[in-house]
Amino acid sequence: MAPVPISAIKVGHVDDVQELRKGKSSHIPARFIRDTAERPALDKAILCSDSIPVIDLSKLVVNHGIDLEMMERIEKVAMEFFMMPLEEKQKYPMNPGTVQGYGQAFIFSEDQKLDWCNMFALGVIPDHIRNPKLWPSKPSDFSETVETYSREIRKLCKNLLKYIAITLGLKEGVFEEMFGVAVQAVRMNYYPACPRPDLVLGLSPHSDGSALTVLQQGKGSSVGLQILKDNTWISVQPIPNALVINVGDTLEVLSNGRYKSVEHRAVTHKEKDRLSIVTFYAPSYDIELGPIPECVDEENPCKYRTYNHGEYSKHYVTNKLQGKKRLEFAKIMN
Ligand SMILES: O=C(O)CCC(=O)C(=O)O
Ligand SMILES: [Fe+2]
Repeated sequence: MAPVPISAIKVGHVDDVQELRKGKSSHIPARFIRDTAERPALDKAILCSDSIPVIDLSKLVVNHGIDLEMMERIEKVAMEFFMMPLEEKQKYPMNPGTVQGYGQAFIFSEDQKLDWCNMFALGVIPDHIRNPKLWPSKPSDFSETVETYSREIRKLCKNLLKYIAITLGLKEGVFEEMFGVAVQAVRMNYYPACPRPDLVLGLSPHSDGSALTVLQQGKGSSVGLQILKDNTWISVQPIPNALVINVGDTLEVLSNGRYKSVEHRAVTHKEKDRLSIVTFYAPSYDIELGPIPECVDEENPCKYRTYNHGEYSKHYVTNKLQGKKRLEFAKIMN
């Protein structure tokens, strides 16, 4: 059967969660209420900082560049963006398959449950993925701050990938050489407080399509990010001034499963709003990728096929968030 063209998909009515929050009503529209099995069971979630390794980057990476002032600045401009009336050009729910803009992404049907989240997503590097029309002029230092922050996060990702290459027994520059002009995008997720956090999800379970994801949470942020470990959702306790770094599907494939992309989701809070600023770092769209030969041997047979990264990215953004299901695109099924 031919695939349904994206433009023909009807997403139905999408309430703006910030508007719902402003209304102060305790009523949650039905499209946000998860089926029982998908509800976050907040009383059962384990808050465990022990199971998440903490790395002092100043010891690992010389001149990593991210300083506290920079982190506070990006948080401030992102927060201001969500608090300010949006410019007319930005006011639309993202269409299916759209990865940039303001609203909810990843909606592909009228009956799909919605996330309690407003996103603002921008392509940053390379130039051809930028849509300057979407870059807001308010707050006035928005663009400059995103540029500076992105430059620093890029250095950090490059450095981390060097260390990861070494742990895999590869030459440190292998990823940088392979990635070409790496794609970098930033997404700001704003989760307004929700009167019934037990019924909704801030962001549906998923793994990221990137090689690496770098997440910053607002200062004094409540718990929101949860990772799935041994079939249990674990809340990631925010650590002041720390970035959360996770492996995406691309690194899982390249390392033939030695690094694993983590399944994660976000939950909401009854009283507190939460902001996360997320950078996705991935290879150029035109590269062909598959497990690096050194990561494949008799004991670790090849688990993923070779494919074009642009095609995977397209597959990623044209399917709903559903755990690690999208990685099946690359898996060699026995
Ligand atoms: O807000 C969070 O903690 C999670 C965000 C996330 O997973 C994403 O944007 O891909
Ligand atoms: Fe994510």
